[in-house]
Amino acid sequence: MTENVAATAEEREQWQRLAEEVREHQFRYYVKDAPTVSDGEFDALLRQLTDLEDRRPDLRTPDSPTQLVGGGFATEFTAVDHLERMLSLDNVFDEAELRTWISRVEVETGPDLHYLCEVKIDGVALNLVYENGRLVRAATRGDGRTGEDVTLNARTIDDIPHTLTASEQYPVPALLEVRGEVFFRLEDFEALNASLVADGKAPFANPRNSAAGSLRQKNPAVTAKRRLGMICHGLGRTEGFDPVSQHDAYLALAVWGLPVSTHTSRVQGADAVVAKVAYWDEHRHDVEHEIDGLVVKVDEMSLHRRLGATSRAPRWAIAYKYPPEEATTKLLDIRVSVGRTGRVTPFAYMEPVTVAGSTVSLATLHNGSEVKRKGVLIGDTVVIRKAGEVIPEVLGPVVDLRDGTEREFVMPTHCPECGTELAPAKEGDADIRCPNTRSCPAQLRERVFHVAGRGAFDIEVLGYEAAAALLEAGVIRDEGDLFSLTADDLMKTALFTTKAGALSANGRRLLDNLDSSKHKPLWRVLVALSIRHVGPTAARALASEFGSLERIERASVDELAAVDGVGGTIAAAVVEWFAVDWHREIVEKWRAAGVSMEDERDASIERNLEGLSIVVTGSLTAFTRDGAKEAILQRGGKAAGSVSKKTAFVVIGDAPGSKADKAEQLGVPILDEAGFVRLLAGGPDAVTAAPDTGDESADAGDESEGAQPVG
Ligand SMILES: NC(=O)c1ccc[n+]([C@@H]2O[C@H](COP(=O)([O-])OP(=O)(O)OC[C@H]3O[C@@H](n4cnc5c(N)ncnc54)[C@H](O)[C@@H]3O)[C@@H](O)[C@H]2O)c1
Ligand SMILES: [Zn+2]
Repeated sequence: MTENVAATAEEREQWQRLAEEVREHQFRYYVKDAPTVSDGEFDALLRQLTDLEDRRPDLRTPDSPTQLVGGGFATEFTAVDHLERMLSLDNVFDEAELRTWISRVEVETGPDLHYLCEVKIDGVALNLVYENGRLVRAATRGDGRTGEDVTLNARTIDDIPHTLTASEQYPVPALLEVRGEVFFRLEDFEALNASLVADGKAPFANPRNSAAGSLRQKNPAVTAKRRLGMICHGLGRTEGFDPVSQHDAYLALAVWGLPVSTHTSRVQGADAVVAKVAYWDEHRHDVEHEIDGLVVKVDEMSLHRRLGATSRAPRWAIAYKYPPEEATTKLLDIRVSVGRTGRVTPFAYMEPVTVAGSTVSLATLHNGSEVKRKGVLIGDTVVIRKAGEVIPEVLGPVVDLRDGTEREFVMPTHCPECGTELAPAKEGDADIRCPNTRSCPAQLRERVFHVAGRGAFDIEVLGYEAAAALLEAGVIRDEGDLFSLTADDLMKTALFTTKAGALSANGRRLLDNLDSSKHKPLWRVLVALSIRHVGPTAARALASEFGSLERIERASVDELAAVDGVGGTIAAAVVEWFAVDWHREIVEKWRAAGVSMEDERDASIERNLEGLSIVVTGSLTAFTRDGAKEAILQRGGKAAGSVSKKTAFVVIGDAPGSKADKAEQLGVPILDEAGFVRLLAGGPDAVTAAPDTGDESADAGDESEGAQPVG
């Protein structure tokens, strides 16, 4: 079993094919800055090759891509030898592999060592040479021995000093060869692509390629215009500088004015390393640049020498790769959807692909000009990105895979659902809309569905499917008819009817929920009406100021706009909304069906917080988050989200965040829960005057009766 068996002719051929494919991708990636597959797909290919060689070691020749630093150089640049080789890194993909690597290291070194955990910057490697503190050369990695001279380009990067600054403790060395990563921020990448497309040039597929492509420009003036960043992460040859550890080296680099990462930590033992891997996996997007993994390095330089390197990577470092967030797939079509307020949004309809653990086949493209900015064509292979819970995004096209059959997306001129001619709501709007707001089937469906949404009446059984079924069966004409639905109506839809022809359990629940929704607070009614710009926050503000829908309807734009948290845009949208006949009909139908259109103001609640802005942070025991908010609003106060000088009080519960520190800094009065209860009951005087009277903690429960916490 363990004996080495020579590769068969077939395996040899398989190896040839794989190696060729890997080399081809490396060329496209390193030399042309235009890969045609995602890193995940490339890594999988390389893994296949490694696995094959593990099984058949006779295939593992010194010129195998598994044994070499991947890269090359373009003839446009002058080739330049590195003083010391630039290596790649070996990879691990899970905890078990990482622990195996650590044990192997410790067999060699003993347990008495430190590890540096560094974020792995997803960019392009650059080698800098400083002689007596002056930058004399910058080169790409190339094949590790020879790179491309990009000195003039590197000089245009702000992060790279032209001369080093000496200090007493760290005099500038005679020779310093230092390596790092040049990168592009995601938003800068998007702006760059937009400008490339506007100039009729091919966009980059992703941020890493845009960094490589921007660094490797024939004309340094072009590089100068790109906002490249750099972070140093390693040393080559040095003279007059002999640090004892990697982290000591970083200290010196920082003193000299070279950029180093602020995210590096020094730990001991496998468990601590594993914990760092988990931490950065979760905080991957808190870093200002893209990261594709964590690099774990032995800190002690003496151990670097002891551990040595293979032909392609040091033995004292390893890259833990996080699951790729990018994948390539085919853009089958670009279609448009019509939203609740008629907005027409193009979206990408793609061949399903797995990325960041989920299958993706749709991604929004926001609007017509966004499609143009990204430069994608229908039929393109595209790079998509899905980061955590964020909705998937199309990054850009793989231009090199075009075969001429791709076609440009044309924004439709008419609504795909009702055929009405589309138009921007106002001149100059980026979005176009279907003006058939009353009866466009798409808008109707979305509006009915929205009535049941979390921020509105929160009716779980009234989902998208149910909304469509009720409209299709004709038992509601629009959302106005919802609250007068009967059992007979529901039984006209298959969805709410049992096989035996009776009302289904869900049907009964729907009637129940609709009935109890008739007594929900006014702000939910406001949200449910689908007034543009009126979400839960604005709705709460309006409801607490005016108390009834009637008063809101009668209010002028100025009166509405004067409400804290409302403003001109929302005020105008509210007035416009009520000016439409069929909108008022909806209100009338709801009113007739018994939907409550005003908040009962409890006369026992005094409006003793009028005009005061109060921030609650951390969790309270007697109030939910919403409950505390409601209690403040009922008293005329404002429940603010962030602390400023205008904040009247900050209430601090369990596990408060940074808002507590902010309050202290600004000298804003701080209350605990008992203090909050007193504030609600007696207004600001109750907490500012004689704060220590009585046995407040024991009485807190009684006093809070007046507070009427909601929820
Ligand atoms: N899509 C494609 O067609 C294609 C082709 C070739 C390679 N690739 C991708 O390129 C990568 C392989 O390239 P590689 O050989 O440069 O290896 P690598 O990117 O996996 O790791 C080595 C490199 O990491 C960089 N690095 C970033 N942060 C670092 C830090 N803190 N410390 C040390 N080094 C750090 C260094 O530049 C170093 O050279 C893989 O992700 C692979 O998927 C993709
Ligand atoms: Zn329409």
